[in-house]
Amino acid sequence: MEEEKEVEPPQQPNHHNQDLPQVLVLGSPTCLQTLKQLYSHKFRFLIPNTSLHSLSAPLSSISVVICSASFPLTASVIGLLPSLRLVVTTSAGTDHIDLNECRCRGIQIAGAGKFFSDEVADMAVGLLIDVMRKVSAADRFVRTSCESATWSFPLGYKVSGKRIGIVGLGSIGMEVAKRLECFGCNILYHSKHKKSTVPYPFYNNVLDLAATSNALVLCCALNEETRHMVNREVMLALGKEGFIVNVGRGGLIDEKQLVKCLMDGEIGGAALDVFEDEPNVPKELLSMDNVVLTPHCAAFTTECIIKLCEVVARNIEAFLSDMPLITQVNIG
Ligand SMILES: O=CC(=O)O
Repeated sequence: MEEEKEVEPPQQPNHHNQDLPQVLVLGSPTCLQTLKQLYSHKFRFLIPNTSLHSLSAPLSSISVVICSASFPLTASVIGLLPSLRLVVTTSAGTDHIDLNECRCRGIQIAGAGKFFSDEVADMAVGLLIDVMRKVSAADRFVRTSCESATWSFPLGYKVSGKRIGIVGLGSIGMEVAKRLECFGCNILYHSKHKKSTVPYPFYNNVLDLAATSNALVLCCALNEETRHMVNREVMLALGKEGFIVNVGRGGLIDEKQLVKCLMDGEIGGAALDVFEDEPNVPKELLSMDNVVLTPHCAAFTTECIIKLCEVVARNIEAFLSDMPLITQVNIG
């Protein structure tokens, strides 16, 4: 993941850190360094070293938590925090949070909302081009064969004009569609509901979508309905010259079956930013040239980090002054 740039700290009033509202930080949000630089004059960030019990403040005093997508905010963690009232996740996805427990406890959740949609869509298109045109594989080839007498590199597949099945036509999926329309691609989609406002053909299941698409781009949230929605049958329907791009969550794909299909040449290739058991990646994938792997970094760019910190801080400030959150996640 990209190193964060040094940010000039703002002029800080001379607060006693102990007097500031406490904010517990769980996981290691990509924006943490910047958050501390920009907002340590407003909040007292509590960052556990190893266990939650290593904190300098009692757990019972904590009402606000910031967490990253990689931190499982389970019912048992939530149970350690009896005063918890607000969770701010630095991700758009909320599958790492026990939403039911939050609902029962009346804990509000704020997320990154649509904030990353451009970034993730850019990355999805980049990954699609990479896996179909073998960009990363070609890069590796040149680095190892630049002194060969001749170059002979296998052909990739054309992206322009292809039929692209988008799974999840929310704000990220729409941005992917917009970009790929400019490539002359035919956009098809599967979503929880058909959208009356879009011109693209709707498929009410992923299997039919896969059967008619050259590539699937997974942009949807992970939940009990979408877990393993891309199973072996879907991969076989996509076929030997079909590709999968996943910028959603690893659990959307049955990863074991994906490895098997790739090993048996049942699908053309896959470009994955997310995995079922991050940061573990099935080792079989590491040596495959028709697979592109990135470390769950699609959402983050140099440009978005400061803005993301602003969103986090504004949500906490809104909560502390009893105002509506600015990017509230509706959990019913
Ligand atoms: O994965 C990142 C996010 O959910 O924003």
